[in-house]
Amino acid sequence: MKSIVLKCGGSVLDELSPAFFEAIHSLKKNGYKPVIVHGGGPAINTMLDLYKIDSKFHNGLRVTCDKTMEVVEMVLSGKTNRQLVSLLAEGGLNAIGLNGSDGGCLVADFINKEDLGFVGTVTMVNKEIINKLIDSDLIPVITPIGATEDGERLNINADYAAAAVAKAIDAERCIFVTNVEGILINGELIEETSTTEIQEYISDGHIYGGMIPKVESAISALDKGINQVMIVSGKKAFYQQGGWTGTAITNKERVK
Ligand SMILES: Nc1ncnc2c1ncn2[C@@H]1O[C@H](COP(=O)(O)OP(=O)(O)O)[C@@H](O)[C@H]1O
Ligand SMILES: CC(=O)N[C@@H](CCC(=O)OP(=O)(O)O)C(=O)O
Repeated sequence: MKSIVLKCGGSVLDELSPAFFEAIHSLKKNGYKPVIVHGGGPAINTMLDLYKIDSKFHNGLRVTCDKTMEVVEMVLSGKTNRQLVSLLAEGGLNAIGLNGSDGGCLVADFINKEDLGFVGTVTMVNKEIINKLIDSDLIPVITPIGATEDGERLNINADYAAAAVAKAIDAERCIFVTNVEGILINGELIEETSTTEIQEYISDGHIYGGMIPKVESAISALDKGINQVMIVSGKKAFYQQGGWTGTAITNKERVK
């Protein structure tokens, strides 16, 4: 079975173009079974502002106290997941919301409780649930909240969650859909780059902020044998007539 994981970033949820939904239809026509993992960082920030709770980040991860966790769950499960499932339905795609903390979908463990609070890393994925849904021609839309073995719920960065899901279901591709066309260096789209080059771009500051968890997740997906990892825009036609637009990340050294 050819499965494909699409991580849909919070940065682009409000701006998804018709081409995004067309791309998913084309992927299905070409035999791919899509699985979506969504983010929602900007919507969480807005709600935290309303509740007058500070947004704090540490190495790109949200420092999550108990109050912040309540807001994270409310926004991710109650708003962004619902929004994306509805948009997919309007686009003629049969999607089903799946909370990562339900049914052992995303089993997680604390990364560093002292520094980050309720933030987790995925230790196990219930691939049976995901595979059953895609076998029934449904598109699972997974919220990046995990649960520990003791049932404590943890906030997971959506890029890392997507890479973990892709590895667990042995996806052929893992595509990070965001609000830029791909990796831009001095304003220009890089169509292909290698893991080594990416380390250089991070060191010299060309890749920063929210792009860092994305490229780190991309590298970890490649290391675990995912064939193709890309960063693409949800505002443009990233997949048309079998061709892709965006940045492909490979393990191969590029001949410059
Ligand atoms: N080299 C780069 N090329 C493109 N975008 C970059 C780069 N470095 C940092 N970014 C930033 O990363 C953002 C995407 O990450 P993020 O805002 O976390 O999106 P998402 O919510 O989709 O995960 C871009 O909008 C841009 O501001
Ligand atoms: C631990 C951590 O940082 N979790 C993220 C989860 C949402 C997310 O990753 O959303 P984007 O993909 O839109 O950035 C957060 O709280 O913002």
